[in-house]
Amino acid sequence: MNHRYLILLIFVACALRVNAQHYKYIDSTKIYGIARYKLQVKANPDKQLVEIKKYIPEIILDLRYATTNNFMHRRMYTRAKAYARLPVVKALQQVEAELKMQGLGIKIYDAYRPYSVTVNFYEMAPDTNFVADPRKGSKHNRGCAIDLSLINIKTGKELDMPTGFDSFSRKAGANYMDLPPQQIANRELLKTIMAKYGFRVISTEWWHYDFTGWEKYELLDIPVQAL
Ligand SMILES: C[C@@H](N)C(=O)N[C@H](C)C(=O)O
Ligand SMILES: [Zn+2]
Repeated sequence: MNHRYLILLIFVACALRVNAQHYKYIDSTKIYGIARYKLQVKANPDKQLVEIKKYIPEIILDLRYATTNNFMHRRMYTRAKAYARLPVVKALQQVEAELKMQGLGIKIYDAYRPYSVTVNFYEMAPDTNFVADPRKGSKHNRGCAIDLSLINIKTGKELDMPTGFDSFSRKAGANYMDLPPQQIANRELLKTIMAKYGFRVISTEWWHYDFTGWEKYELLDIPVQAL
């Protein structure tokens, strides 16, 4: 190999290393940035992160991490837009259509969340019952988890649920029973309809649902404003 070619090769390799983001808790190759995400979407359009409101215009957004009204007490996103992978949003569309027949709707607290935000959460509140372990990443980072609640379409008000969003308490448990019957009924209604369309609640948070098949979607670290 000629010398000039070798030097050029070393230079390109160094430049790539400098540009590559390093992560503290996980092998950095497991986290996809915008360039690798775009290549994936070209090969498989189902990997697209789509804006939920565009597919479900009636949906109510209460994106707490785009405000200071959250457990971090600071804005974690600079844009108040909710995204998720295309099949996740199509399933949510079906949930919404069925709820509508009962006079109910969906309010979203969070959806796709960049991996770096999960790291920030964990460093502030390292309790993996309530915040994903950054060594594994969150289903939110895969665009496959939704934090949500039910609303009454007529009043626009949230149904009475066991706790508020991100109440990191035992009462927030998806099977906690020491509650008024109406709160249990509302939580169970959400669970039943979400399960019907492929979403599973996690045991510690009644508002957090993972989409079946999340394993097929990589962990992403793309800021919401770059989508
Ligand atoms: C932080 C909370 N809203 C949440 O989403 N927790 C789960 C466990 C997660 O971080 O994936
Ligand atoms: Zn969640």
